[in-house]
Amino acid sequence: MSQSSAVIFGAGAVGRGFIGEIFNEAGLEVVFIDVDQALLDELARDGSYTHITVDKGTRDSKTIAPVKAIHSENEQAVGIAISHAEIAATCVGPRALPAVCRTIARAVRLRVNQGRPPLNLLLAENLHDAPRKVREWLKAADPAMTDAFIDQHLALISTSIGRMIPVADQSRSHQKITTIEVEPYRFLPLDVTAAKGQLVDAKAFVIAPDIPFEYYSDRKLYVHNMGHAMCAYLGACCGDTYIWQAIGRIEVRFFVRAAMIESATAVAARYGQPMGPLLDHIDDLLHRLANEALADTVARVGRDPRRKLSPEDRFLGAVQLCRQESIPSRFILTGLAAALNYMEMNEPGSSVTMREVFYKSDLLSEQEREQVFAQLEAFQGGFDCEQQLRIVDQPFKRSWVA
Ligand SMILES: NC(=O)C1=CN([C@@H]2O[C@H](COP(=O)(O)OP(=O)(O)OC[C@H]3O[C@@H](n4cnc5c(N)ncnc54)[C@H](O)[C@@H]3O)[C@@H](O)[C@H]2O)C=CC1
Ligand SMILES: O=P(O)(O)OC[C@H]1O[C@](O)(CO)[C@@H](O)[C@@H]1O
Repeated sequence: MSQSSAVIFGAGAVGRGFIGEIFNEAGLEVVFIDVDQALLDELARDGSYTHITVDKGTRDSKTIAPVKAIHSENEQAVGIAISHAEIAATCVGPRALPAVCRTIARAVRLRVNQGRPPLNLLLAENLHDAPRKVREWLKAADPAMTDAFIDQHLALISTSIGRMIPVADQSRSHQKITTIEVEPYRFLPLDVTAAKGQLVDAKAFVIAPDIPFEYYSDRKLYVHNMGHAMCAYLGACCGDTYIWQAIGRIEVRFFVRAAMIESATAVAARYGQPMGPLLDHIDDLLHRLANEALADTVARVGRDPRRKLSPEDRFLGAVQLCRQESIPSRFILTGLAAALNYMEMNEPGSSVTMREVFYKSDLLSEQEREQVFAQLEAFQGGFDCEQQLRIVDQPFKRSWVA
């Protein structure tokens, strides 16, 4: 009997570095669908790739096999692969996802014509509300993809990808292009309530049907992503290139940890979860950020500060959640000020527009605005921890402080 298989759209960092490993461990043949011909050729030629877990002083290498590779435009081959798959996943990035939905729509129709059971499709993307968006793109791609058809034949499953897999730097270019280096963290929370039929049994899956999945997605965005970005912005202010350098500074670590705790307290309150596991998660994250072997850069983690400062993203979203749960967010606001400072460092004058946004909107209260602008001014001279702390410590009168 031939081996059961799994299909992965996107053979990039998350595809090879995380989801491919998870499916391989579950005993499945991994079929990658991608558009990068050079990558596909090498995967197809070898029928495998090298997966290296890097940590301080250790490199744990293994071969992921068997592996197949198909070009996204090879409609027939994609259809056959999807028809046979036990499970599938997307990890292509939000920009490529609408195009991938067209491919998925055609392939799923073929699967249905062959009388196969519903397909569990993991959405391994950094994309808020991914199942709803994917559903809309599927419907737009193919008139046969009605809500009823999707409900019957497809399970669109949210995941929260915590593993960090930075793009390999040029100094490692002697490696094959299929080789991937990852950090040891290996948990994949997923929204099991959306699954249909028997879900593949994989060690890395975190299945907690009693905890709303939003707990994990909020933890990712407001604790992990917020703290990560703050670390990048404070590091940039200190002239650091790498995240491990930034988090290695005691003053950066102190501020990042404090901001993560504010977010975590709000997440715990929102979902009625205990703080203990969240504090452990934070300390584990801080340890992971110090992983020098990953060579993750301040520039990668801090990229696109304007997007990161949008109302529902990691900073303002966290501030809003804190407000809703009556939790202070003074350290998160320090991260926000550091983000504005980063914008200003790279694009002088750009923080002025953001100031106007804050004045015209109710995204920040008057006191919050005062704190942020005072901190932004203080950042002009570099990251002076004591000065920043003095601003954070200003008497801060909130409605719930008696
Ligand atoms: N790299 C990381 O540390 C993390 C990434 N993520 C998220 O995971 C998702 C994937 O990110 P990465 O793997 O880092 O990106 P990546 O750029 O390394 O990989 C994306 C892959 O998708 C392929 N692709 C593009 N268009 C396609 C199409 N039409 N059909 C098939 N394949 C196509 C690309 O050729 C590429 O190989 C994104 O949503 C990202 O935000 C989430 C957490 C961690
Ligand atoms: O990909 P973005 O939104 O620019 O932010 C970088 C974030 O992405 C990740 O690489 C993956 O979630 C995080 O490690 C990091 O916080």
